[in-house]
Amino acid sequence: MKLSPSILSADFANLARDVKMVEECGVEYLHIDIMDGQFVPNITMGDNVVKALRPITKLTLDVHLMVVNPERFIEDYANAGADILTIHQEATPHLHGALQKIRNAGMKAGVVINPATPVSSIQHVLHLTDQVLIMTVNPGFGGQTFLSECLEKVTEVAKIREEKGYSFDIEVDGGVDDKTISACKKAGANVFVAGSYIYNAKSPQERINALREGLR
Ligand SMILES: O=C(CO)[C@@H](O)[C@H](O)COP(=O)(O)O
Ligand SMILES: [Co+2]
Repeated sequence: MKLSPSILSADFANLARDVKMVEECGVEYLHIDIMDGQFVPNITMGDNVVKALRPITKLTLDVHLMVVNPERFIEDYANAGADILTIHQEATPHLHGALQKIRNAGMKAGVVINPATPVSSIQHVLHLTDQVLIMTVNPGFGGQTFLSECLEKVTEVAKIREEKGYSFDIEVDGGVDDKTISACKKAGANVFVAGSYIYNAKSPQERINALREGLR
């Protein structure tokens, strides 16, 4: 089970401090939300931030690319030091080739689907995938309400993984907190993104402990 705090809710003026803080709290991944103002109605950061964070943390950099035609940027994120690069099925007509390109660039390849997108839309690329991300909110912003109806897709993709003998991780992203995390685990997820729940708190350590408790 892996926790992946999303720096979208961190203090951007003290980003290095906020990254080191969650690392010291014992999380496994760091989730970096890249938004282009086109695929989603918000602009956040780019590969320059990944490059700046790479030397200051040993955490696995889990980059969630919410950009149109993500294949344009694969080399940039590899050069910046991303470990996992996750791209949206909805953002490219060349999903298969893009996932191959991510692996060839030396990163783990992730594929992500929005709440309205069915698991069947990624069935032909699962063999090329190291991580499947099921969005549990509509992408674009932190702090939204968890959409429990998305969990049936977690179960569906976990079943396919078992039937086909694949070994990809299953990540959930959006509205994850101490209450929703157990249902995510029960559905079959093993990587949990949490942004506002961790960072918008007086004690992120207590929130991380509460998430771990929810996973027991
Ligand atoms: O990708 C996204 C939003 O598009 C997420 O990674 C959010 O940053 C998660 O934030 P919370 O829902 O945990 O506040
Ligand atoms: Co995300």
